[in-house]
Amino acid sequence: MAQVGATMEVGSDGVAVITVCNPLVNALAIKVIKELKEKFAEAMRRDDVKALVLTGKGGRFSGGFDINVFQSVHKTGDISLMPDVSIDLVVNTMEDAKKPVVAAVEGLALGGGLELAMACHARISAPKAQLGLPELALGVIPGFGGTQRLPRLLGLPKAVEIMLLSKPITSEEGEKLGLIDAIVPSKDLLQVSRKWALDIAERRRPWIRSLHRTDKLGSLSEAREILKLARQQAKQTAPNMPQHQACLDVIEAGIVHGGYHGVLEEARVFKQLVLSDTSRGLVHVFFAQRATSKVPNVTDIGLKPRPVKKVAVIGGGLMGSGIATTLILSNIFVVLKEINSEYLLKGIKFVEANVRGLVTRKKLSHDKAEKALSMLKGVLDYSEFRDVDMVIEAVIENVPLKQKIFGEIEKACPPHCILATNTSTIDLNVVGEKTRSQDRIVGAHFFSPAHVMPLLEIVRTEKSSAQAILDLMAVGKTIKKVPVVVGNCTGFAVNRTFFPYTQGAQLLINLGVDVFRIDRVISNFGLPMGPFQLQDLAGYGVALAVGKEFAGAFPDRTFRSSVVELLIKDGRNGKNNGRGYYIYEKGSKPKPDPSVLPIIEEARRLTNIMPEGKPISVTDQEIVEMILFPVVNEACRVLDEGVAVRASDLDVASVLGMSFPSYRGGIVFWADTVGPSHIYRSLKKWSEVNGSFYKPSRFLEERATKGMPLVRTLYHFS
Ligand SMILES: C[C@H](O)CC(=O)SCCNC(=O)CCNC(=O)[C@H](O)C(C)(C)COP(=O)(O)OP(=O)(O)OC[C@H]1O[C@@H](n2cnc3c(N)ncnc32)[C@H](O)[C@@H]1OP(=O)(O)O
Repeated sequence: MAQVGATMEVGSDGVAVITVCNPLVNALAIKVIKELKEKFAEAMRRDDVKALVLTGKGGRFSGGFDINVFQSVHKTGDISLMPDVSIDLVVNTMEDAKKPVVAAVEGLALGGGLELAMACHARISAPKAQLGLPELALGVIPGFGGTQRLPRLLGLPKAVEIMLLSKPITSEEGEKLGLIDAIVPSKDLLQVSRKWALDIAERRRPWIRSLHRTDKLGSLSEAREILKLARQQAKQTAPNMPQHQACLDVIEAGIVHGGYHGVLEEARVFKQLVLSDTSRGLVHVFFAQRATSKVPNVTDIGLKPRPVKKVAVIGGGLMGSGIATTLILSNIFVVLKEINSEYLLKGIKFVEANVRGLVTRKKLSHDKAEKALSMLKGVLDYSEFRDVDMVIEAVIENVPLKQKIFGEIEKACPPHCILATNTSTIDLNVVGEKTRSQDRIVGAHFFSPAHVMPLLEIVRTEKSSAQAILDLMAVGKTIKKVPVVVGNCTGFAVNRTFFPYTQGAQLLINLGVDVFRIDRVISNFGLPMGPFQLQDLAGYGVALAVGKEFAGAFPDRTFRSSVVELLIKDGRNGKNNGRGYYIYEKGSKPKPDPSVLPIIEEARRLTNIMPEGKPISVTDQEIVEMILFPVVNEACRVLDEGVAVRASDLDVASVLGMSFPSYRGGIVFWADTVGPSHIYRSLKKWSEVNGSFYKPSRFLEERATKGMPLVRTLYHFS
């Protein structure tokens, strides 16, 4: 185990090189910070030290303050666990030191890491280092002076953008903007930095304290205008989170009253935000996401992923073409198979449109787009399948069709080839029933649009081999998805957990609640759109097919409503044909369609569940609860049956697959915030009036009655 802390070496040139050591990313743990203070104090005392260089071990400067400390604060509520860094170490010991300090940056300098670098008197970087202040993504603001020094080093507009979007820049951009003084090859980094530090000590280069600079701040009125605009944007993009507005307020305080005042104000606000629910939720998601890469009996048994270079995708519809897009963008050769040339051409056009769309949105260069498209080949038969490493079937949700395809690919592909299905609902044992390849049949469930949504739900059956799962996890990482491994059942973890989401919303409209109010309330809660707009987007064909699977698997808790059939009868197919609950016109936002209301009235007449024929009266909070508590209830069943490895996997899956607000920590974490016993009592009350759709699960009842949380449970596949 490598040593965690800080080391110092003094060279014969009189330069002390202080190195942060904490694998894997040199996080600034409490011990590291303590040792940094000691080393700096020693270097300042020693007569043989003329100048200092600060760097990180193993090619990475620092990934920032140790996020584990936030978690300890969240668990204990003890804010005194946060060390005093921004004044004691950063201002007094480093920036105001009597000897110059140069940061030698490599790999990454994020959060507190970049903040230490900005307190140095110059920054030299290796090429392609990532520089950023991503603290807002953890529900806090930069806390080691970053809100003050970044605007002073590279101007307000860019600094605000970097902080508000939590998006890093490269060292090359940093050099252009003035954050980095020079870029040098990695091998020369230390040598150039030492020389630079001595040059400052001997006054051959300027000795610059970032906090004292004002030249890039512009006038007060200009600054206020930029901050006003940023506040308006943050209101739109981060409506339920406090840290964005707080960050802008702290920046302004420093501009109005001076950098040192800004640092003090930053420290005060930072401490408040660490304790916020938003920070608790986001920090939970950070660690939960990293935990997904540890899968019992897969990643801990000494297996190595096999290379996957060529993949066949069957079906060029919306999902198949999205999957093909995401693979070719990561340099994986794809054969896209369709049943006739008309469909094949359509599929290829979809892929081209996906790739060119990224170029238009400036997310991909023209050259990279052409390179990606050259990795795609359309086919109409299985001859190209003889040397593929993986097949991903993405045809319509039709059991006999999938069974036929798996029978065929079992024969057409080499024995090592992984046979994956993108089904969102159908039991994998049913899909592979007619084959003898159960050990290599897995689920690769992408979320639409597959080239955009970050989640890859990997489904394993009792027979899937650990090697096949590991290979698919590796492919998931290569294509920049977050793979979450789950067990096999109807709907798997994500769609199964969320099937009561649409159903709960349908039940509410049948009880007389306004459809557009439901969507508004759910959007205000933090989902990007409400359940009805989501249904418009997914299309009603999917809703019916998936609804049928769930009704078959879980008849006791399926709410049957004829709304979707009535919408189809009325010629509506959601966004696909521009008419659903909303009207869709090119270039404008979806508009609620009042002409859908008589259709809903008709459905209400048919279900006839309004008490005494009158609409129920509910608050906005009750709407949220009546839709999301059944989701929590199903999540409990998923956990109880061991479909998810750990509760926090469901949190990650809900955030990345269903866009559940990350600042609420994911569905299970949120449920624990609300309280399992409140959820249990509410479901019990509603089930007495409205039937078994709301019936609390055994797991929830047990947790609620024992006063236990739902999260923090590690499960193993049976
Ligand atoms: C006061 C200050 O202003 C406050 C702060 O500095 S808050 C921290 C700001 N920094 C960040 O938000 C960066 C967070 N980290 C990341 O984004 C990514 O880990 C990274 C880009 C640095 C590296 O990504 P990648 O190479 O894919 O590795 P990744 O798997 O994410 O991380 C490797 C390990 O380091 C850990 N780690 C990464 N950053 C960490 C941090 N700042 N603190 C503690 N642990 C950290 C991860 O949890 C993971 O641990 P594990 O192996 O036990 O699961």
